[in-house]
Amino acid sequence: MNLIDQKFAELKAEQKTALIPFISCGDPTLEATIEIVKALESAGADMVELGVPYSDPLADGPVIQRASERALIHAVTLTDCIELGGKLRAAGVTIPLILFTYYNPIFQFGLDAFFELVKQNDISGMIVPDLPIEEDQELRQLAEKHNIHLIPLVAPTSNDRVTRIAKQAKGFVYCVSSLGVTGERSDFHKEIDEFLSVVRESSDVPIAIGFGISSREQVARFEQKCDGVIVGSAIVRTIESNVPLLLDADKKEEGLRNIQQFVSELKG
Ligand SMILES: O=P(O)(O)OC[C@@H](O)[C@@H](O)c1c[nH]c2ccccc12
Repeated sequence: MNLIDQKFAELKAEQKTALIPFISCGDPTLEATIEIVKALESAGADMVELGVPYSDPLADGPVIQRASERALIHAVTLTDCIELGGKLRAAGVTIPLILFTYYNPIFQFGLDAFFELVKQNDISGMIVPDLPIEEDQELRQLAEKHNIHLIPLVAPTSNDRVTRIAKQAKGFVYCVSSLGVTGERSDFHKEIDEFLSVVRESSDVPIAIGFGISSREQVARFEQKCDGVIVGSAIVRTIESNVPLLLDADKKEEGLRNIQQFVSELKG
């Protein structure tokens, strides 16, 4: 069984909702990312999205873009990010790992070699935000063959494609709460609740919501309606403000505690 399915089944039995942080790998260093994921897990994160830093992102807002820039100073590669999976396991992290990457790095890497490495490093799912359903056949088939969940995104503007996307989804359906780029917001798409109901009806897998969620109140609002809540920019911004501490051997623990505390608050 895939770890993502197992985690959602456990949470369902306890009537709980997954908290799913997104972070950028290598922000501020790959070593720090290992410590950060351990802190996220201790704070109650149920799975984690490992973002591959990319110089030409599509929907990343300014906070995630700056995180990518910090990582790319050290020339973090797709291979580094995938191998982080194995390193996280060696460090005792047990939550499901989801790789978040644009398609071009995968394509450059070569699909077969990519899945080999993903499999070796115990990654359970992937999100490829710029690959539309019309073009994801090859990746989807390989993912299925390797039992790695290809998690699709749907937006309130996906309209008649929602049903098709949701039906094919593996792991969970990532529902985008609002249009535009990632980043904290005070309100969401005006028909978000109707949209979530439509996705829920069309899908056999859990549904999670992300984009713009940054506070305990917002997490709680969506816990009622969704099986998972994704928080990226708000956590990445907390990492950003702790970069000086994280890079100082004597203050690193304090930085990690600050991140852990913020995520504990989100979790409630
Ligand atoms: O940062 P936010 O607003 O909390 O949204 C989640 C998000 O960061 C993450 O899932 C993500 C990062 N880059 C993306 C590009 C497209 C879709 C989603 C994403």
